[in-house]
Amino acid sequence: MLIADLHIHSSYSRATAKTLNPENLWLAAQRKGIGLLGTGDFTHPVWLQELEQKLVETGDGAYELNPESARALAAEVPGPCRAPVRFLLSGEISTIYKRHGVTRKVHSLILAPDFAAARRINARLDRLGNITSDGRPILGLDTRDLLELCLDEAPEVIFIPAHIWTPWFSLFGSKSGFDALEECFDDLSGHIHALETGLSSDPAMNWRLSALDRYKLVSNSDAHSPAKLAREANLLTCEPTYPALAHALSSPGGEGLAGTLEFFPHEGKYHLDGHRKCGVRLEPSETRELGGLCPVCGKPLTVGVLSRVEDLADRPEGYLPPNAPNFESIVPLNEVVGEVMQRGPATKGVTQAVEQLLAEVGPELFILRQAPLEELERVGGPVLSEAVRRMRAGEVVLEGGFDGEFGVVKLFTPQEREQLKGQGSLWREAPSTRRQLKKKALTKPEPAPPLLSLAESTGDRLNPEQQQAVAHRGAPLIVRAGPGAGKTRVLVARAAGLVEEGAAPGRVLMITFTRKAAEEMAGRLAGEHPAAALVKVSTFHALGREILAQALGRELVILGETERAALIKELAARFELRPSWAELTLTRLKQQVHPEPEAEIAPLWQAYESALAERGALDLDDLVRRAALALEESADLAHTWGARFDHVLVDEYQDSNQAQVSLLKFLLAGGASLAAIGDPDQAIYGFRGASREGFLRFAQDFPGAMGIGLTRNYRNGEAILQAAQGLLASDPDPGRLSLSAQAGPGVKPVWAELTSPKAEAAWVAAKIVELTGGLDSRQVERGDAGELAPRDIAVLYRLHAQAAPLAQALAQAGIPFQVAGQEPLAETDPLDFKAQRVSLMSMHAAKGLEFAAVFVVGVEEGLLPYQPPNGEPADLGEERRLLYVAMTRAGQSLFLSRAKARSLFGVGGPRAASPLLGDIPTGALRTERVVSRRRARQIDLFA
Ligand SMILES: Nc1ncnc2c1ncn2[C@@H]1O[C@H](COP(=O)(O)OP(=O)(O)OP(=O)(O)O)[C@@H](O)[C@H]1O
Repeated sequence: MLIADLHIHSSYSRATAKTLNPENLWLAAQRKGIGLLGTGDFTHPVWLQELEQKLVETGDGAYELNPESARALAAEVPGPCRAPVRFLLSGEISTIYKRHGVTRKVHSLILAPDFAAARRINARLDRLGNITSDGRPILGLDTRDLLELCLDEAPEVIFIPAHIWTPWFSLFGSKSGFDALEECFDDLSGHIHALETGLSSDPAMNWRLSALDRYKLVSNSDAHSPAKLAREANLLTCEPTYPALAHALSSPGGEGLAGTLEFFPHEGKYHLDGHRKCGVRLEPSETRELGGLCPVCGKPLTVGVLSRVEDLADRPEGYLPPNAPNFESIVPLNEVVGEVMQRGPATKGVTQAVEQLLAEVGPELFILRQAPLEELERVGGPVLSEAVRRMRAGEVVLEGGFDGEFGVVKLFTPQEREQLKGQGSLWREAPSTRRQLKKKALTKPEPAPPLLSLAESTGDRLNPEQQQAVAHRGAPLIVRAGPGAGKTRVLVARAAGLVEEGAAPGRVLMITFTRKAAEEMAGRLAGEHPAAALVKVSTFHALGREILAQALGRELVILGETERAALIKELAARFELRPSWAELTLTRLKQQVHPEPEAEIAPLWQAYESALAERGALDLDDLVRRAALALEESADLAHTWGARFDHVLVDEYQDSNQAQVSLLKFLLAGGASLAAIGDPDQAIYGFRGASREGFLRFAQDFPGAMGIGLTRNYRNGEAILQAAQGLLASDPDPGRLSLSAQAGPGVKPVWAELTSPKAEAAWVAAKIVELTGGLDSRQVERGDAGELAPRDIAVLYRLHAQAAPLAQALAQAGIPFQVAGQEPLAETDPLDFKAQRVSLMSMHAAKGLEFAAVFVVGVEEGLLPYQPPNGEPADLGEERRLLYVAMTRAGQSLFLSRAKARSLFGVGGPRAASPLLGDIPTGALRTERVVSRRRARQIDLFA
């Protein structure tokens, strides 16, 4: 019989022993009696490299320690334990993502057929996330997509949902799991053959679900130190090779996998239900009676494995399937000996006694399972042999674990311990002091008031003003809408409504501000009405390009951004002008159809335009204005485009500039209807020639216009909206709408001051971990209550230069994230667009987006408003609006922060808070006092 432990970790995983290297694993495996051991952590590139150096292939997907090392270490293995050890490449991946509106955290155990396959899988994973900061990486990928990736790279991959019942990080867990395997793996469910039952459940519990009948149940240690290896394991009758294991785990007949070695499930940390902080431990029936709420604090209980199994089970307790594989419940040897000796399992006396047993009897699992009792009595005395007998017979006293607290398994009752005292050779006095668990009175607490769910309040309805904007026909329409007022919803409904009324979808034009917004809008339209999918969605740029290409009768050559910058730099040097100023001024000029360069820039303008003409090229800023020029110059062209559409809809109208408005007028010349929507308080593209005055001039540009205001905000909690509105108060506008928050009072935005950008980044990372409710079991056991997925969170900054320390801190914390607007280092992965990560982006890029939680960092003098190193300070009004945009991206939680000192563009030193902060009413923010880590440690020491 071959004992296999397939799920372990290396020293490259968090919170694991430093001693987890191949040599020590080889030694520990023999002491335990393991013949086939997963390496753990193959996704970690450095660990994989170490494995490649130290292991040699045995030719069948299995590896062994290189013979020289094995020879050198052989003497360290107790004689009767010496036996061959094979390794298979294994790893565990944590995926955290939103599915069906719920944040899922699922761990998967993956076995790769060989090093080449492991490297291929790693190369893909490396493009999608961070695999270097943790041996068990956390990825913002759907578990189904992770499986697809593995199958792509290694069709023979063994993919096993890990410890399927743990509440937080598993397929069926009570906190974030699914009710059926198919909900998680969809079309790929057929590739799952085995499930890992985890410490808190044993096969008997799993047999109660007929849905699991077709899966092989495996058990592994998930060890974080060599001593914990094989605390659970598999009994194999097959050869120690990869293909043999793959067959054993997938063959319907059951050959190859004879059974498993198990913890008494009560000993697992999540067997029963309860609240560790409140000292409450409950059986499933008690939890049900309490409605799932803690009788002490009234908050939801941590529902453990037994409850969850009962919820999903369709068979009674004790059900035995035909041909049920065997399983044996064991207690680790040091715990058995510890109880016999009445000492802690890690004490010196116990360790020595265990050593003696290994040296005289054999490996641990042999001692526990098979060694003749007389032999154990000879070496360890009668109490030891009686202890082992009882364990084998299942005659144990159990106290179930709950809410992260290990349970207790005892082999003797307290009275017996008294009687036995002094009888055995390994018997010592020193009664253990197990913590007594209180079971609090079962009084029913007041139920918590139901939370307002956004989904409930939403529906598919439009409010009366929205309806009006959708239904209006005739005169040009301008809709002024506050943040979160449903602009997208209105535009989509309007376009769909027009199509339903009979408008030809191809003759309806929707203009969005960015390409990304266009893609999103197109998707929403398709969802609204099948024919609405044919509505033309475009940006002004793309439209300009199309018109120009038609005018010129050829495809356009567009100067790339880098080439453009280089050209301007060269010319700026020639005319002794500052390149950044020249770039901006050229851009600004090109937002008009007929620019009039001032004397200072005129020579450079001329030179730049000739250089473009020489290359037969245009720059991006040319697209709209040149299109408008072409339409001015050709009556035919103007006629064609004037008759091209019947209805035009424009989003983000506050950011359109003069050239775009001219273009728009040409498109309407044939009598098309116009509906524009926007928010002048969110005008943030002044540097591109847009102005909120442009918005307010709509009625002059399009005579006879009709205006509608949308004042109900569905995104921000009232506290967030108030703080944001307060910010605008110092920039009065008689036309400003007063907004009302529909999402309820919400919580106040947080304000925090940190010593440095690094400290600020660390604070952000720690908060993100809290918001997600913890990314590993230590964090969830600390009690972080958040339920957000990474994709619900954004970190916004004024300058891309601020991204580096944030990226570093998030990477270190193992948080999946992406930096928007950054060139990807590696080529992008096909799954890239599906990956779900925390977004790091500029405040400008966040326009139009929404997130449950938003961090606005660097709210400092010099950054907001931005003061370029040697240039003009940015416009105060516009910077205020930018902060307003950033703050109103947040639905539930908003965090504003700054560093007290920061070095930017080589200039360091202390910095004050942003003057804009003074515009936010006092009391609208909740200041968080952040204790530095060193100081926190000091406090800890004295606590
Ligand atoms: N009538 C409505 N009832 C309920 N929810 C709504 C309604 N209209 C819009 N919403 C929701 O409000 C949120 C904000 O909508 P949307 O993103 O379209 O706002 P917006 O006006 O474009 O905001 P911003 O200008 O800040 O980008 C979305 O989650 C949307 O689904």
